Amino acid sequence: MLSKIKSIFSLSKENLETNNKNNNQIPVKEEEYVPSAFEILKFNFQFLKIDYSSILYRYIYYIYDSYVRVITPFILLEVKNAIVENDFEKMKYQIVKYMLLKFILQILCFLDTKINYNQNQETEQQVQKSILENILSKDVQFFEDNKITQLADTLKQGSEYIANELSYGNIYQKFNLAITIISKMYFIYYLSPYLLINFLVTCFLFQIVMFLLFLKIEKLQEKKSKKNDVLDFVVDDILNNITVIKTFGTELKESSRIQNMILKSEEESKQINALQQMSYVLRSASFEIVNICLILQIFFQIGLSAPINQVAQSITDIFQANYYGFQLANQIIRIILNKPENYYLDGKKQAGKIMQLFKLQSGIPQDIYYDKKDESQFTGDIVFDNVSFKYPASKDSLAKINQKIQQEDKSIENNQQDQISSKQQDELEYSSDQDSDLSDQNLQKEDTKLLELNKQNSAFEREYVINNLSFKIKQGQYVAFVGKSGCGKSTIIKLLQRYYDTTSGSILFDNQNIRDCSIGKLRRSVGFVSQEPSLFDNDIEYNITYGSIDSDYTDEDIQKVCDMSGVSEFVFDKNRFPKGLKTLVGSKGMKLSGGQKQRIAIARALMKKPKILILDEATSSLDAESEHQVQQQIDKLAQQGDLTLIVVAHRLSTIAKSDKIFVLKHGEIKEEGTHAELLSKNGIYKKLVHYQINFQDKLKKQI
Ligand SMILES: Nc1ncnc2c1ncn2[C@@H]1O[C@H](COP(=O)(O)OP(=O)(O)OP(=O)(O)O)[C@@H](O)[C@H]1O
Repeated sequence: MLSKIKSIFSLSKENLETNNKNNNQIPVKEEEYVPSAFEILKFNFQFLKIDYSSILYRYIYYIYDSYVRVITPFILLEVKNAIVENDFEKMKYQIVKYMLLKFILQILCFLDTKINYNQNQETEQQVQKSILENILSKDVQFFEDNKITQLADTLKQGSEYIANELSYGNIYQKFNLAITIISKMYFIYYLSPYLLINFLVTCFLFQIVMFLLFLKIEKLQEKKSKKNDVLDFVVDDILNNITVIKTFGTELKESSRIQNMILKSEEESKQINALQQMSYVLRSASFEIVNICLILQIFFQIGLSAPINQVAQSITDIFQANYYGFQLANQIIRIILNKPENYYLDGKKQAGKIMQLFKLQSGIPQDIYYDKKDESQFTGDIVFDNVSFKYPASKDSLAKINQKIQQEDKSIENNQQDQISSKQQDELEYSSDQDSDLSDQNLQKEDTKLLELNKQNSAFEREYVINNLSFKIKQGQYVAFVGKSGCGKSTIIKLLQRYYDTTSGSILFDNQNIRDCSIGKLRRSVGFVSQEPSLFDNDIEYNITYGSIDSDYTDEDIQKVCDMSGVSEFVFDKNRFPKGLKTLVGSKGMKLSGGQKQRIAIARALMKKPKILILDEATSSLDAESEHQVQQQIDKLAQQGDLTLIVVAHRLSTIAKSDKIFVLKHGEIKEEGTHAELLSKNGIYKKLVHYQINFQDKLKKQI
């Protein structure tokens, strides 16, 4: 347990490395993590930056403030006594003393606010950096399981939450609360021990009632937050598919879907609201309840049979004697009961999310702290040794969970309707107490069902996508993978870059198992262009030079890769791109055509000067002429001999010049050889080539 907690509290480079080394297994998303208050406290404190001079200042301020708080009621009592005794000098002395104490306190308080603000800012930045590094250190599987928008929320809200929790002001508020309560209780005791007992009993009873209410609210909040997560997911999905929605004219359908989901989560909101109202009423009634308790205490003291004028006199006496203490008691009750459930729930929810993020270890060690001095790369000798792979069991999508929640809701509604009609039949048999028991049981049943549902959905097994695959690629070779859609080509590329680990078998780079190598070296060695390249919302130059460490490039380097990738063709056209390389590409490169994006992505990969270049249908969005030009450049690169070129292509004309072609089917290599060798085999490859030739012939005839 201790080591578990320790691992949560550290994200230094060393810890990250050791954690990762010991933890090569696939990450499985855990159930919602509910940390204890102690864990939260310890977790938060790892971000606390210690600055001894400000701590010293603060302690002086806190001690002084506490002293003023303790002494104030006594000074005021002295003032009151001085007024009663008509001692003007004594009163003047006490008032001056009081004002002086308060004046010094105000100056200290001003300085304290300033220090607190600076410290808060610093902590927030540090926490943000830490959370971001933690998120970035996760592997690909993590990002498939988690929505980016939710991670962004955690980053923002989490850092604010921790910074706020750690602010000295906040720590002091709690410290201050304790001092205030203790000093006021002492003062009440000083006035009347009976009053203190009365106060403690009332407080205790209040706490029990509020705690029960609070537990109920917490349960409902959790349910509501699950539904809200699903809602976020669906809204996100809808916005990402806005063009599809416009095309199919399904705006109203989607809007009513969201409306229904909002209505569903409103049910919990209503119940929460009602309970919160109840706790609010109880809280405001606290004053009256203390009042009643006090009167009861008076009756106890003087006896119930006492004449009414004696009772009235006693009430007046006790009220007069206890008035100050009585007010203090009420103040304390208000402080203690000041919406603890809100503080507790929000805090716990936030802390749980962030701690879970830190707790979830990366399945594959992600070396985000590249050693900038080490620029070594693999040479490009690659071996797949009997590799089999299935995608890791992952959390089912929230959309699926949502569907099941809806089914569950329907069956619960039906159950409730059944119960209502059966209730109507024998109305008088149930008392109101039994009714609430019943609805409690329903809620519990519903929760258990939801839990079971989540467990069922927590993981589902997948099929093997790659089966006992073995092949060798030599340094400087130009190889291609072909095969029908879904046969596993892109999966091989993902395994090569170690986005996932093999389920069995091994992948060797320069005779070293990639599991034993630095992921930094591996990623440094590989340049990759995917089918749908994504660009940063910045200018073209930024995107092309993205992978170059520390701006270590010249204008000639950029010009060279632009020429090779075909970027020069459009980017230096002053009419269409007056700002040239400084043209902004827009979010996800939306201001560019698919072909332009692909060419920029090729330039970006080449700029990195990798030893291994992987093109996964990298020219698929280019027109025939541009594809031919880029292909010529790729062929030239391949001929240079020091670059290992791995290409996935559907258009077989693009790979005719490759040294070796692997033909895949259901994750297995069915044929391998050069274009000419494969054609002579009369197998799958020849069929594929024929399909494409026939298709092109037909096109030509139509023209
Ligand atoms: N992230 C993933 N999680 C689960 N299954 C996946 C994932 N990515 C791909 N698959 C599955 O793995 C199989 C192989 O997919 P892969 O993308 O490797 O095929 P491909 O040959 O590259 O297809 P295409 O030519 O259409 O790009 C498919 O059945 C696909 O559904």
